Amino acid sequence: MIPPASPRISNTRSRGQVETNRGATALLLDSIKTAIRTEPFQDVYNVIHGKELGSPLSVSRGKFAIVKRCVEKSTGTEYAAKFLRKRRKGQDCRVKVLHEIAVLELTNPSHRIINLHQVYETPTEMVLVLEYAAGGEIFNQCVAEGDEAFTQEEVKRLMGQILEGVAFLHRNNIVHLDLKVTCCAAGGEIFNQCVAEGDEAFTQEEVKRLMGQILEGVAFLHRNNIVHLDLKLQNILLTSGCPLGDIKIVDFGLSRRLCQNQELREIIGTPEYVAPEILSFEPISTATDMWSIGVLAYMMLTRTSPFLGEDKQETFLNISQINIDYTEEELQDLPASAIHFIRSLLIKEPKSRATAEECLRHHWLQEQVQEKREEDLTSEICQRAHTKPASPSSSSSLSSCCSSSSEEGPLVEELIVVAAYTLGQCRPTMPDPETLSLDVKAISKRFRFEEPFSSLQKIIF
Ligand SMILES: Nc1ncnc2c1ncn2[C@@H]1O[C@H](COP(=O)(O)OP(=O)(O)OP(=O)(O)O)[C@@H](O)[C@H]1O
Repeated sequence: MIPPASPRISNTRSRGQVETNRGATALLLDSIKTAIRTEPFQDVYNVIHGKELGSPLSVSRGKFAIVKRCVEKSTGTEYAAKFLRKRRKGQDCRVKVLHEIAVLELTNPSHRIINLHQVYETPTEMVLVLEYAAGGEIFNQCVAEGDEAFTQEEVKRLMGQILEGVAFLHRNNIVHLDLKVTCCAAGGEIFNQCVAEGDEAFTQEEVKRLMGQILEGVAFLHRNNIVHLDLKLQNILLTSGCPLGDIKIVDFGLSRRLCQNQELREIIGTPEYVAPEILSFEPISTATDMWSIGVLAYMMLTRTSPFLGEDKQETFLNISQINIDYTEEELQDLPASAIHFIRSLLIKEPKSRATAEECLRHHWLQEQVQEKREEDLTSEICQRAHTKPASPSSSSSLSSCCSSSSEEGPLVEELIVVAAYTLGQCRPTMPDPETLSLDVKAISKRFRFEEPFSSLQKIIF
């Protein structure tokens, strides 16, 4: 995946050092209607203390914003409070927060975009009180077990208990001979946590439904000349996790307004998702978001990151050279229409990329109804024959939120590999080391999501 260094990239570097940031003119500030309250936030809301909202796998949290769950005292309604620092790196950034508020006001009519409830201000912070998306980030479904994986302390405690049991067997001259995660925990505790990844992965039907909703939100933004510029798994939330809810797009901190007759060039985004024109400091357009939609679709379908390299430099090279291999193993099980959808977005030339509206009409998303009918028919036939439905998507759909530990087949392989990764103690029972290393690589690849970068200096190679 490492292409040779290209002159295009060195051009980017030299051009990038000349700070030509016209972003300020693209901020939306004119018409903030929301009252900015100054009474103490805690008088009106109970902040739920403990872990802040957001994926524990992301390293980017806690810099300028913290998001916490809170409850409005008068109504008992839950909200997400985003606490944003006004001063960042010695600069007054209040205006950036006002921009975020203005965008949220503008997007209020779209039910695919998170709703702004109230705004508070203290001498140091601004607090955006947002509709609470209880299902968390779709990131969690795509990279999975972060939250659910054991801490080292938990591994030690559980391993101690396992050893107590095994020692008891051995004292009684019994060898188990088939110790694996499914056998270790009473009540399936270990099993459930280790396979969380498998169970929580989206089915293709779910990806299609959620992608349709993401596109509705993005189309709304684009119709209003707003580009999000940080579309990523962590910024697509779900109203509920089980049953799988609807999507809400969040985080308009990097969003910009596109002005007619004025070019917007900036170096912003999150490395794995940025479009080639960002790296080459060429004009930003709605097509810049569409590139990120292509990356999102790839990730949601395969749970791997298409351009991720060993470091940022390699990631940027992969992007600028569109270094993507459509013969990759993880793409082989996808329908041709899904690949076509991704291909219509991961195109270097922004003008050639499909728009949000075109994507909404793409045959991959349209197929849904027909496929669903076929699935229903299959399961009806299976039911009539008193057998388990054979359709892979219908069975995985069932497993997506409520599966038990009784499943068999390919899941076991996944389980063993995940266990080997998580616990570092288990040994896989299947003999093929080549398959194993491939899978482990795929999993570790999924963990490496990087922080956003907001200034030019950070991408200088
Ligand atoms: N309305 C919400 N409901 C539930 N969780 C939320 C909500 N808003 C934000 N979060 C959680 O907090 C995280 C951080 O929020 P947001 O992206 O708006 O802040 P940020 O500081 O700009 O983050 P980043 O630096 O990752 O871009 C989100 O990825 C999400 O997990």
